[in-house]
Amino acid sequence: MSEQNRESMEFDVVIVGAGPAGLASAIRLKQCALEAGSDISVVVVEKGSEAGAHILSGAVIDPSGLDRLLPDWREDADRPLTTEVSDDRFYFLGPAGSIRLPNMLMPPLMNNHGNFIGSLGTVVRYLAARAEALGVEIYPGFSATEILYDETGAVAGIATGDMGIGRDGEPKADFTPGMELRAKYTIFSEGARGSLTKQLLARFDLTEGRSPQKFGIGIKELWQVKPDRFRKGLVQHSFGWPLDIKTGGGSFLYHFDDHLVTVGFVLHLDYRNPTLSPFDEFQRFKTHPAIRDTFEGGKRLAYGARALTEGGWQSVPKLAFPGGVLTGCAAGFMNVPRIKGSHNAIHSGIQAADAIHAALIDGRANDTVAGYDDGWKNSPIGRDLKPVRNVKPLWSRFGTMVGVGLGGIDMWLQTLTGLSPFGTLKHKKPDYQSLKPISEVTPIRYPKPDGILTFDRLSSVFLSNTYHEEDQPVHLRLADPSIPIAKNLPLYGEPARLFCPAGVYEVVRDEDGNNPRFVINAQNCVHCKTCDIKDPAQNITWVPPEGGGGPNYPNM
Ligand SMILES: Cc1cc2nc3c(=O)[nH]c(=O)nc-3n(C[C@H](O)[C@H](O)[C@H](O)COP(=O)(O)OP(=O)(O)OC[C@H]3O[C@@H](n4cnc5c(N)ncnc54)[C@H](O)[C@@H]3O)c2cc1C
Ligand code: SF4
Repeated sequence: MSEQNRESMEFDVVIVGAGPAGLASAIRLKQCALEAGSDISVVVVEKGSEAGAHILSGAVIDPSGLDRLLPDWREDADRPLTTEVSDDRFYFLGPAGSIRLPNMLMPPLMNNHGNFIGSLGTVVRYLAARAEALGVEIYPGFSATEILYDETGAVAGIATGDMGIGRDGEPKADFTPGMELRAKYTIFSEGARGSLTKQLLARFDLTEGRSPQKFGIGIKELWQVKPDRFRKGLVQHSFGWPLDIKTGGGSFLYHFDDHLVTVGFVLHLDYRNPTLSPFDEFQRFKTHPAIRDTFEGGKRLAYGARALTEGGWQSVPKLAFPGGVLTGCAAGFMNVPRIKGSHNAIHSGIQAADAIHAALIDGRANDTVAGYDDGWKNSPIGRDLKPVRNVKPLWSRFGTMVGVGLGGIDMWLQTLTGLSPFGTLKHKKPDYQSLKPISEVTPIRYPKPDGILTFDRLSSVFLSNTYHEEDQPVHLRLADPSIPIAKNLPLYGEPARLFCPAGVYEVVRDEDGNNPRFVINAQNCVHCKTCDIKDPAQNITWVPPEGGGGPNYPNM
């Protein structure tokens, strides 16, 4: 469709993504306008079918962001978080046993008391309702697919994707063109590995002088467990088995609300063995003797996966550029050892909104809001991320046993003295460069799922309620369609088959085992973004499919 045929609308601020970061900005802008007696038009576009549909997190939530944004939330009858952490445990798992680390060994910043266990999807739905009550317009079911630039090269808004294009690229009978949402300022709050954010990082060279961003994949299930297995308020983390000591990652298990248990596994995407499958490591983790009892007689309710940023302090890009800013996990504000980012997402949403409101009051538009960019290091976000900045590099350099120990000592030293003997360690290389050729590794074999405690990918994706209109262009774009079979298969065994947690990628062959072909089952995609990050040839680009497609998580 030609750009001239698109409808265009003007706003003061357009926000891409109704996650905690985007909604915090929307709420804060309206609060600022109310205080100043002005009016600001704010619109949020969200690719999920509703706010919260694509949100997947742990979640143990540090309430500092919510307290700052909505000081009254704890008194609200509809408050989205009700289970306070009452017991906080950390384990090292071996193949047959476990060792509990004494809480007194843990640096104070790792303490979870005062935090809440819940669903970030539920928090986001609550924030969306509060935003709408303040007059924010939220457009769910609309993917932002294109960045609009003005004649000076500044960001001038976004365009939503066309609807009703067939797989062959031709308009169908129900074709509806996308819309241009033009703005004085555009806030990009797409979460980890945002598709438009990726373009902005390159166009404005926002990562210059920073360490490469690091990522993990988090895979999660929600279970309802038997009353005698339920310990409301229990938070349990582990590292070690089933991963070897050179592969980074760990588990989380949270008991909350009405006999609900969240169980999940985060695997650092700098793993080396191309035969590793994050999905199967997670399934295997649940069979550990210290873990499996929790789920006996229970029912698995939901499944999903999402990438998270792990680069932290030294990977945060430049946040502001002409006409726009990055917030939340699009900016990489995740605290990896705490496995928490939602509080910083809200803090950054607030700080971006304050800077943009000041610019609007000054009558400015489409310029660089510098206050936000300079401010984060001396804000709650910087104070949260700085003391943990060496944990991930130490883990990557020294492996689980030594790296986790050194990371703990470093966090203690920084708590007590504010200094680190390591200074600020850099991340060495992007995650897609870490795979070894398949000829140099011992292939990992995984047990078959039992369908009771452990499952296969397809029955799992079913529980994510994922739906995509099938007759649309494939949203996993291959720059060179020959690479999966010609290069990735002989060199790595085509690792996309294994790192995708939704069974999107397959290598199929004729009955005699010859003629391998790469198949993309795009309709299964849960929008985790792992393929865009980990493909060793950087040949796969995730682009937003038709708005409203993807998972429909009720409370993840
Ligand atoms: C497995 C896992 C466990 C975690 N555990 C915790 C925890 O216990 N505690 C904690 O605090 N944090 C945790 N986190 C991190 C936390 O979830 C993130 O820090 C937080 O979600 C970041 O918020 P955000 O608003 O930046 O991005 P997101 O929450 O990712 O939200 C982004 C939103 O933007 C939408 N979007 C993206 N691109 C587009 C587009 N182009 N057009 C339209 N819409 C778009 C998405 O659909 C989504 O709704 C965890 C993360 C994972 C993956
Ligand atoms: S296709 Fe890519 S983004 Fe979609 S679920 Fe698989 S790895 Fe995640």
